[in-house]
Amino acid sequence: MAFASSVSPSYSFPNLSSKPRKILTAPNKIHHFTLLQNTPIFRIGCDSKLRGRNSSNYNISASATTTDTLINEALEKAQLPKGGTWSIHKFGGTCVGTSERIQNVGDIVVKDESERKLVVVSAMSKVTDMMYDLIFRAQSRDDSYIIALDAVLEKHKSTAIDLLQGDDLANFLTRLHKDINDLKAMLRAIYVAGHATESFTDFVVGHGELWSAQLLSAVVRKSGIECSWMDTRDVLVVNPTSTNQVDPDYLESNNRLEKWYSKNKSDMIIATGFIATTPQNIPTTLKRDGSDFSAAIMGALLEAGQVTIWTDVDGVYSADPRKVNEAVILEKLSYQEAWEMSYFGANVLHPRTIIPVMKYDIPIVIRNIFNLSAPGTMICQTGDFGNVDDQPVGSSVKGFATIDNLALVNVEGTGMAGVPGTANEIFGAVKDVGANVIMISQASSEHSVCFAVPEKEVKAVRAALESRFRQALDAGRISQIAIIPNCSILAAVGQKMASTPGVSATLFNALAKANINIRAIAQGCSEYNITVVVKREDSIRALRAVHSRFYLSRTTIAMGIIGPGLIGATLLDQLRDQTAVLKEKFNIDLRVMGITGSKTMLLSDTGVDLAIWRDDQKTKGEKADLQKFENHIRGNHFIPNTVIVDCTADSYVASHYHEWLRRGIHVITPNKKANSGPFEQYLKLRTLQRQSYTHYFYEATVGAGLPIISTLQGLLETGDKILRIEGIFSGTLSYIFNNFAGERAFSEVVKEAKDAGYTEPDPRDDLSGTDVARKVIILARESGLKLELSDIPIQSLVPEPLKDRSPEEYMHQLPQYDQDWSKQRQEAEATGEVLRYVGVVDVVNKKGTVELRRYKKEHPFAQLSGSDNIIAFSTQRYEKQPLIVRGPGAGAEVTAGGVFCDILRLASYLGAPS
Ligand SMILES: NC(=O)C1=CN([C@@H]2O[C@H](COP(=O)(O)OP(=O)(O)OC[C@H]3O[C@@H](n4cnc5c(N)ncnc54)[C@H](OP(=O)(O)O)[C@@H]3O)[C@@H](O)[C@H]2O)C=CC1
Ligand SMILES: N[C@@H](CC=O)C(=O)O
Ligand code: NA
Repeated sequence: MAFASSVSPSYSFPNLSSKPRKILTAPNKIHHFTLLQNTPIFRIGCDSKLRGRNSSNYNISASATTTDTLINEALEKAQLPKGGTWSIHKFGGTCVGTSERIQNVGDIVVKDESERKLVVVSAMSKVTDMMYDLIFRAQSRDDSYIIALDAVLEKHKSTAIDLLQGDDLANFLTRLHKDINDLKAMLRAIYVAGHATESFTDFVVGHGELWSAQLLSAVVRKSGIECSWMDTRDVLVVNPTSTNQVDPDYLESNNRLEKWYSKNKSDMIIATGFIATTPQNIPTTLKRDGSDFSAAIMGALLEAGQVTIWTDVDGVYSADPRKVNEAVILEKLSYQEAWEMSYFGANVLHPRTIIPVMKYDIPIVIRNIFNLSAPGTMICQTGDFGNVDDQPVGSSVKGFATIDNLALVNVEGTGMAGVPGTANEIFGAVKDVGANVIMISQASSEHSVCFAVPEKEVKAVRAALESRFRQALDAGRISQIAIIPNCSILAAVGQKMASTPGVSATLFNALAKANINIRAIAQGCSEYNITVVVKREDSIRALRAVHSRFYLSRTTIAMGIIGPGLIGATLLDQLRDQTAVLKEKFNIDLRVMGITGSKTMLLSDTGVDLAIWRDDQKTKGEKADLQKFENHIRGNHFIPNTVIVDCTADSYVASHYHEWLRRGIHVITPNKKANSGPFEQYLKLRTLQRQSYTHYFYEATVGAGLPIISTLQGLLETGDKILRIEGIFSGTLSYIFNNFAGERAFSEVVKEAKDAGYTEPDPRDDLSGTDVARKVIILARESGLKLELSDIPIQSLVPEPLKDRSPEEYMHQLPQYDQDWSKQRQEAEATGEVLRYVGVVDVVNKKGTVELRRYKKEHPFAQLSGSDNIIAFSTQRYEKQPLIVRGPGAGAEVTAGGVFCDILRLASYLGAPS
């Protein structure tokens, strides 16, 4: 008989278990059908023993007289194919917002090569709001609902006129006018009653989807493809839940789908999103974002191969792209990850959308209708992710999200430990005021429970807790109910976190390095989520810090350069030439976010273009403002690590280091003012540096790019004892005395040193010996001496009358003193000696000296050339033969290079590979 052969065993029947069920047939002897409850067996046969017995077990039973009808029904039902041949698409309101967009959607679905397609559409954008507004106006007895209804009519009429012609247009308009008339009558009833029931409201608002589905199906038919449209109220049956949501009744929906399909057989179905029906056939909706849910349910009912949710973003981002510029689109997410991300407000599906498809392992793909080249994000089982063990720790976290405007409530007291029911009491009180607990944390000591609630609910929560625990508070069993306002939650989500050691360490490390304090921690037992509570003001920075740690190069550093003078500008040029290499080879990503001088500054949100910063400073520069500059470098971009590089010689700029370090900004400088300024301030700075995760590097303050500070620190840190540091610390004075050999006048050689960029901005800082004294102080303090600059006797080479002149006048009048200098030089030469300006740190006797001395021509100090510095460390280990560092100790390139080295040292402290 035809029945047996026409029913393919691959078809499944009204039952939601995932595998196709086998069909048992008994050809020629069909007397009744039995669907055994709770068994996946659809029995067709004449088993007389079953007839009339246990009828409550049978969903379908029939006598022989109705056999023909039932056979026909069964045949029709069996013809609803299920499985991977179905592709489900869902288009939201913006996707069908205009006639062009509806046409575009039509083109997309026609092009989909799947064997069978079911397309779920939302109402045209804004239409659902317009429909709710109609209800609002009508029940407020506002006559304007009639005009508003006309606008709804007009919108759909003009869209239809744009898209359709002939009979298609006429049919659509006839239905539209009829619907509008019905709505008019219904709204009139609402107007008179001054009230709309929920089902009336649902009936009215659902029209947007009815019209868009009809429009789209007519558009698809225009292209010659057979297409049915489905009013999903005929199919989707849902039950309301106590939480104002709805639960699909899959069994009944499946029955109705089979029935619907038997009358509308088609491989292309356009279905309404959002709307459904109750078991009593009362129109209802799937609530906000319900169209996604519709698509997922239809996907499950058809056991589809894929559900594609079309939207206006490229997919699911690793973090909110409005907060993290460098957020990336995630290629794949597991169902659980999507779940976690959506809870934290990421632009993912509502968790309920995932439930139906998860059951059948149906992937959901989120795609951008406005960017078809973007592959989108696929949400599927983790099994499809490849070998997780091959992937680095960094890939174990998929995304990050924050929730702001929270308060932490901390209930604390010794009387809580080991007392069953305390948590129940606490959360019972919270529930009584209707507050939503977003995170809970309790350490096993049980002395405190801490939880986060929305800030706006915390007042009520506190009052409820104080009242509930009045007695315990009075008795001291609970010591306090503390509220910490202005908090945010930061969550890291990733399924592989569960099996990857080191993820939380990396996360906490990133936060520590960005100087962000964690106030509370919680981790879901699934380990898919680590949640931390941070200060509200740190929320975005924390998000950027962790995101960049897992997604960007390990060491992306935002830099602010102060003082684009000789050294600063040279540094910027070196950075320009080297950043690409650093990024490529060492994964170090350096971005200059701002440059400021004393008058103008240049700020950028994404990074200054170092090829044209000089021009940009002129054309786009603004008035310099150090506070604004700091705020910009620290806060206005997506990079968590920040460093300010001070290339000035300014004490005022240096006075900010402490505050910058305190705020988590690393400081790098060739400026000697901070380390040679008042000892108290120096100590404060160094103490803070040692206590925090922020770094302060100043290698170029002594010997420019030569490794002086780092050598000294290395000796000290490895336990050597410094006895004496002696040397030529001034590049300028070295150059001058190396070149003042009788051919040129002293003033000429000073000018050469200045022109070569060896001198301080004011050359008298060098000639007066102050610059050398500062270096001596820096090294002395580094060696543990508590010296002030004023403790060092300095032999100045600046003639007394020129001390208070301007730098220009000084240079101008210097030739007057050339004779005196020639005399001094000749006197030295006569005894086979040369003049050298030296500095000494006498650690043993706790003093420093700075003076002009004579050295025999054979002495190493007499062998220098150019701007060479030479520094001899006499230590316990290097007692007989001092450790000597020698080389050019001034000049733009070497000094900028020294500063650059400090920047790379910072990068390596932040985790850059060596
Ligand atoms: N030259 C060398 O060989 C070495 C130099 N150094 C140190 O490097 C530093 C820079 O020297 P150099 O480049 O020669 O000096 P320059 O005079 O060439 O540059 C100084 C820069 O600092 C800026 N500046 C000054 N005051 C302020 C302020 N209050 N706020 C913002 N910017 C300010 C100036 O900007 P504007 O023009 O707008 O006023 C200028 O851009 C000095 O501390 C020096 O000791 C260290 C080792 C070696
Ligand atoms: N002016 C200084 C520059 C380095 O600190 C010098 O001459 O050494
Ligand atoms: Na140095």
